[in-house]
Amino acid sequence: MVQMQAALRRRDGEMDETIVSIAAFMARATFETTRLGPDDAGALRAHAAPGTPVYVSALPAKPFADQRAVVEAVRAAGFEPVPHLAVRSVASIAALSDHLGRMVERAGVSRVLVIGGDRSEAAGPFRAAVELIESGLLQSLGIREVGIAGYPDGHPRLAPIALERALAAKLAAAGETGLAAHIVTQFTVAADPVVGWLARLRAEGIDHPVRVGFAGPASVAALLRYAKICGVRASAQGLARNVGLARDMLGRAAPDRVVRGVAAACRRAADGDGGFGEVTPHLYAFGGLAAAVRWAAAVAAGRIALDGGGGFAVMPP
Ligand SMILES: NC(=O)C1=CN([C@@H]2O[C@H](COP(=O)(O)OP(=O)(O)OC[C@H]3O[C@@H](n4cnc5c(N)ncnc54)[C@H](O)[C@@H]3O)[C@@H](O)[C@H]2O)C=CC1
Ligand SMILES: Nc1nc(=O)c2c([nH]1)NC[C@@H]1CN(c3ccc(C(=O)N[C@@H](CCC(=O)O)C(=O)O)cc3)CN21
Repeated sequence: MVQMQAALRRRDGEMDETIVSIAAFMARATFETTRLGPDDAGALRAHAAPGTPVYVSALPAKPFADQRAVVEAVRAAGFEPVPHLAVRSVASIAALSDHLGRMVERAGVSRVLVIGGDRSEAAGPFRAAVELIESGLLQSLGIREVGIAGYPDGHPRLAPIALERALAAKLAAAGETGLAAHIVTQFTVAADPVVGWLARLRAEGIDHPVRVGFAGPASVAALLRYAKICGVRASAQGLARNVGLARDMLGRAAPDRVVRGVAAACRRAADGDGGFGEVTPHLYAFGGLAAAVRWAAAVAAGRIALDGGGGFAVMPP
């Protein structure tokens, strides 16, 4: 970090504080993917620090074994796999113990993201994430930390008060059963709601680390499709505005505006009263993990040009 700041200072004559703070923010990025192809593993090895957490999502239609294969590949590439456990998809305690036990044993998994998941009904014993956290099963299998979901933009089927209660209940259950906990947010396309949500969270005394979800570079069409799948409010127009589509003739959209907005707010908060504590970026790799990793690495190296629309463009190497 210090070295990078010095390099930026030399390059520009004077240090651009905004670029340095965006770069410092992105340097701590974590990632999420559904798969790990050779290009993805290569990009991670070339650009990400060894041990960087790579979350592996759990889609309702996919067998557990598919997720295990990706989890093992992430570990084999030298990174920390953090599997999603969608509790509504769990058919039985035995099935979950088998699945998770193998990931602990073969891939050294010690952290998981526990979520309800997208099934409208539970397939087995768990209806909500808190039920698995308080069951003690995770701890007995060797898990020491859980991630739980946060929703800065709200949720299509859950009222804000229900989300707030669920978050508090999960953090309390983790604390009471000896699990460390962090929050991973659903991806968003605008900074203001995230910043407001962070401020409220901290004001309530919730000081757990927060990984703020951003949709990694992808085509606008793909982003709209994923926003729909994930229940994220995003119109084509809103996306174009927020990701600066006007600048990108290839129709690719990067989360530069929302990243810049959140990084700036974290910095303002740190300069003011107390700050937001640990807040780091989490990139959902909808356009492929390799592209997300390369984009994050360029940003973390300060290889960006700020634009007048509140975002930035990554410069060619
Ligand atoms: N943020 C993320 O990264 C991911 C989010 N999801 C979303 O997670 C939602 C719920 O998961 P959590 O936030 O962990 O909630 P949770 O498991 O902590 O549950 C909170 C409350 O919502 C209810 N609930 C849980 N899943 C539901 C569903 N699919 N439909 C209707 N009610 C549900 C629970 O019964 C409980 O009352 C799912 O609806 C899905 O959209 C799924 C995968 C990843
Ligand atoms: N409601 C919700 N459900 C989720 O599963 C979810 C979120 N939100 N928010 C953040 C991430 C993003 N997630 C997703 C959702 C869908 C695909 C998906 O459908 N991907 C591929 C298929 C991948 C494969 O088969 O390997 C696709 O073709 O669309 C990926 C990640 C998982 N997470």
